[in-house]
Amino acid sequence: MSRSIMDIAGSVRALDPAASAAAAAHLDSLTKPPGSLGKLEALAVKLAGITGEMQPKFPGRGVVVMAADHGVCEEGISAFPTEVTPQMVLNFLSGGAAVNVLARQAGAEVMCVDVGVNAELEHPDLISRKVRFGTANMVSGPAMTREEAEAAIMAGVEIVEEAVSRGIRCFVTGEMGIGNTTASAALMSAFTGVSSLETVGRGTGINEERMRHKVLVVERALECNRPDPSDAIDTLAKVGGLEIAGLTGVILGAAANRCPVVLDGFISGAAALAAERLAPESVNYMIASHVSQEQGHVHLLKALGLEPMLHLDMRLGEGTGGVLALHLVDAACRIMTEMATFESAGISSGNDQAGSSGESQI
Ligand SMILES: Cc1cc2ncn([C@H]3O[C@H](COP(=O)(O)O)[C@@H](O)[C@H]3O)c2cc1C
Ligand SMILES: O=C(O)c1cccnc1
Repeated sequence: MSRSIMDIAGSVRALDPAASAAAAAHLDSLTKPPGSLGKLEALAVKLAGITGEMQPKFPGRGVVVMAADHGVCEEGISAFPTEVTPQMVLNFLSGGAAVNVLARQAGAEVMCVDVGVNAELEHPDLISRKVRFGTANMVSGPAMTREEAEAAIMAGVEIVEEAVSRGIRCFVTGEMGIGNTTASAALMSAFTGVSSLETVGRGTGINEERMRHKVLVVERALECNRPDPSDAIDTLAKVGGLEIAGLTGVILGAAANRCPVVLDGFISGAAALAAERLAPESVNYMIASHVSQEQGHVHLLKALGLEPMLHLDMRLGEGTGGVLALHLVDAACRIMTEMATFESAGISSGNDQAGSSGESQI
């Protein structure tokens, strides 16, 4: 591990217990039965612990869409061809992708990053941090070198640091990379020991036969590379992807800067597993937006100990579920600042205190 990634990981602190306790006490003083806002209350408490402020606000928010290609696509594991990755990057840049629409609605800036697309891309709004032109095919060797994985992680950290300097204090993870549900399944199997039968899903919509093939491809990649799960960078380099490593950096960078990071779907979850290995405390800064239809996602979130907020049967990626959950972040913040207390509204409080803000987990 390079010194700088170790520094970033080491700088992730525990949540602020005083701010969390103050938020929980405030929630219990508001005009509602204690705990009755469920996960919104857990979210408000978490946001307070993350920021150290009982009533945080996030006027600046950004979704970092990391894009890269995957050599393993040679094995025929996606329903779509690899040229869709650069084509979609241009779609993000012209504002026409699903994530652009949902980000506009949520007031979030889309930061589109080329960390490893297998094409020359130029656009004034593209953040160019290309480490290499796509990964190598992981069934016959490592997807990338350790140095390349480190460079991708650092790109994510630095993009967050630059955004924080512009006032963005809430991040969403997004990605684009044809073939990346295969790399994510391999990472999840490597980190958790869960069989590829359970971590492989339909991705862009492959049929049963191709699913069976995809399971074998993941098994071959793990067999050939034997990643060391106690070494997250080794694992990312051998069976991961450049955009996934980039998102690991985004998560670490957000946590190190005491900013919440809203996780999108399965691919973001694979990046989160790597971040958790590098900095166990970083998981406290993560908010699981939704549970994707990709079959491994629900187990992945369990492995992280996170409860998703939304169940919308989505399976797109890009950060779409993440930006949708920003509306819930805003809701939690407004509850904390705008609701009346029993005292201020002159409402009688109950005497049976069975509930509390600690009832729900997120
Ligand atoms: C047009 C289009 C837009 C997308 N936006 C996100 N993905 C999603 O699908 C890809 C992963 O699925 P697989 O591993 O099966 O290739 C990723 O790019 C992911 O972000 C898309 C996929 C397509 C086709
Ligand atoms: O969960 C996701 O993020 C996902 C699932 C399928 C395809 N692309 C993304």
